Order: sequence, then structure tokens, then C-alpha cells
Amino acid sequence: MSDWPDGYGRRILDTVDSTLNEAGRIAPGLSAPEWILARQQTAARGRRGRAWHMPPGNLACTLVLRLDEPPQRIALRSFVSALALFDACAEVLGDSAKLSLKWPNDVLLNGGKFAGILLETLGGAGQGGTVLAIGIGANLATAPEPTEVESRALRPVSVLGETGVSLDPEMFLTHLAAHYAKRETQFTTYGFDTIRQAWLAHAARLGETIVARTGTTETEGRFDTVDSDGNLVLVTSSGPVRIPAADVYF
Ligand SMILES: O=C(O)CCCC[C@@H]1SC[C@@H]2NC(=O)N[C@@H]21
Repeated sequence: MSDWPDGYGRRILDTVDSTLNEAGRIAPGLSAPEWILARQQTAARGRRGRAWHMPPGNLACTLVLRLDEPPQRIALRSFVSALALFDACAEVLGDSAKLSLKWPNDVLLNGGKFAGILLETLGGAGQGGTVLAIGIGANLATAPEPTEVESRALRPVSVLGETGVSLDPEMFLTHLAAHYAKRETQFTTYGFDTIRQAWLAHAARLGETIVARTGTTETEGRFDTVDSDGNLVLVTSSGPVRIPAADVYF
């Protein structure tokens, strides 16, 4: 699956501050979904305001699309995009890689974090609907040092480091865009449950005890499922708890 999907545009930039910022700049004139890839980002950001390590050779891209849907449904693109990223990796790496998904949208390779996704909705977008930017970063060539990430975070890994396979970001984007288009069609045609089931089939630590931490609370429990709204469901000593947003630690 490597043909560029119909209906999706693409722009390739040498250097940009952040492909998410670029999404904001093009949003007012956006008439069709557009992938933005940058060979280098000077101010890449990750979840919860963290900086994102972005050496050349890694994948840095953002899909920007206009959606006329309620916010809760728009947010489910977190799972659509994570699954598409998983699919693209599985396709190009084959059986040489042990891939899994960490709630809500990290992709793991051999148990280490190799890719992350950051969703942002953009204001001032001109025409009707909401503009969603899905920022995707994947360590194709280089991973940050463990000292560059939070002490409790998973070991950062790269595709090259774990498998010896060298992947070109532009080539990889073609696979990712094709898989995203397929999963997006699946989502809009059959609803979230098919995405949810596929995501769960690859979930890391399902059935095991994990910890979900927000800015103020920490919840430990058995990872039971992801519900029909995308919430993480943990079974704690005081019963099931549904968590809409958190960082997860194993
Ligand atoms: O913290 C995470 O796990 C999410 C990281 C998302 C990084 C990507 S790289 C492309 C896009 N541009 C950014 O500035 N961030 C996202």
C-alpha cells in the first residue's frame, strides 16, 4: 500500500518551526485534508507542553483536516491516527518488529517509545467546521537519550537502532498517508467500534496493572479496556474508573 491516497494534499518543507504551527497557518484556506512533512523542525512540541526531540532523519508531519463533527468525535482521531501509524510500521518492518500501542496514541517498538502523536484543534479557521491538526513524530533514525525524557517515561527507541532498517521519512509518509486514508474511511463508514477493536488488538499491557497520571491525580488499576468514547478504563480497588486524559506509566 504505497500510492498516495486520493483527496489528500501534501507539502514537504525543509525547515519549519513546527508542522503543527504550519497547520495553523494554512488552516484558513484549507479546502481538503493536507499532510505537511518537515525535514527539520526548530521548535517541535510534544504532549503536555514538552519539547519534542527532532533530529533530521526522523519523521515529523502533521495532517490537517476540516471536520464538521462534535469535539468528542473529532478527538477519536487520536486512535485512528495511532492505528494508521501502527499499520504503516507493520507494513514496512514486517515481522522483524514487535509493535504495540500505548493509550492514548503512542506507538511502541520492542517495548520502547518510538512515536508519539499530538492532536490540536485550531481556531480562526475561516470556513465552517473545526480544523484538526494531527502532529506525528516518529524516531526513524535517532532516539533521544533516556536522560532527555521524563524519568518514568518508557525507553525511547528508533527504528534504525532496534531493527537496523533505514527508512526515508518521505517514503514512510506515503505509507502512513495511505493507511490513514483507509482507517479514516473505516471510521466514517463503520464508526468507532471497528477502530477501537483493532486498537485493542495491539494494546500494550491490556489486563495488566498500569498507572494513569494527570497533573493532579494518579490512578493505579488493571487496564480493562478503552470504552466507546476513547476513555481508558482501569479497574481499581474501588471499582472501574474511566479516564479521559492522562499520561500512562507501566
Ligand atoms: O509527546 C508526544 O508523544 C507527541 C509528539 C508529537 C511530535 C510531532 S513532530 C510533528 C508535529 N510537530 C510538532 O511540533 N509536534 C508534532
